[in-house]
Amino acid sequence: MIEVTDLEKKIGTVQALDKLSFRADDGKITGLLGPNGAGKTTCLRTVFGLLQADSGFAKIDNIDVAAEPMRAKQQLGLFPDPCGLYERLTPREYVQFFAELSGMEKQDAITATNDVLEKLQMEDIADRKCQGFSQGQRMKTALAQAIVHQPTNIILDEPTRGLDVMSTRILRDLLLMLKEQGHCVLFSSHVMQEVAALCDHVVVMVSGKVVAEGSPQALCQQTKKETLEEAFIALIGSDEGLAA
Ligand SMILES: Nc1ncnc2c1ncn2[C@@H]1O[C@H](COP(=O)(O)OP(=O)(O)OP(=O)(O)O)[C@@H](O)[C@H]1O
Repeated sequence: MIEVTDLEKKIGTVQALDKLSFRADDGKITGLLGPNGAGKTTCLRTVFGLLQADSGFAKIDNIDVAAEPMRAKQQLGLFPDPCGLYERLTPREYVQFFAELSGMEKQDAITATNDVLEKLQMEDIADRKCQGFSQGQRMKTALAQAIVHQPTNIILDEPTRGLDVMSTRILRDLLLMLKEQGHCVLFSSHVMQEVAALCDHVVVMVSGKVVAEGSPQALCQQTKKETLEEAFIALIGSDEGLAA
């Protein structure tokens, strides 16, 4: 479970997070929606401990990220940019390297790597070099890296940006699989269809604050709109930030 409470973060003169509070539960996919500059990336970076909040707190499975960063991070996987894989390594080598970096003993890292490659059905590409991988294969490798240390919680910042239809579908299926396995999945997106199709809970933020939250259906009901896109526009007062 990921919980942020009254998070405040000022960057330069911008109040990027302004008493931001919400919760993302286990076994659910939670979507962070908001126009450009709403504070989504700042929020996710703070949850991952890459940024320090001015006040308020972020908790991962009830562990305060600021007070116990190492312990909190063990419960958290961050989906990296799939373009940044080490081309000369195979997925098995790459994932095992990150497993050992996370503090696992070599034998445990080998076992965890085997498990995650099996879980993501990657046996066919596990021992090929990443160089030349398709976008979908890169994504699977990136996700394997993010979850090899078996975190309960996974965060992804606009994971489908720049992906083609097939890769988007692969990622969608992977996120649904993680949800079925009881993980807490929190991701930011501008793609309404994706959020409507995937998310159990949607947090709409503007100027660093939550303006509404609930299931896609509840947000449609609240705004008396047919689609999440229309509901989003009604909630933020413009169509800024929607993916074309
Ligand atoms: N390093 C920085 N320097 C200056 N301003 C920053 C920096 N990082 C974030 N900000 C500002 O903080 C606010 C929140 O930015 P953030 O990137 O979190 O928004 P976002 O919701 O992820 O936006 P987008 O959807 O455009 O990616 C914006 O006004 C942004 O300009």
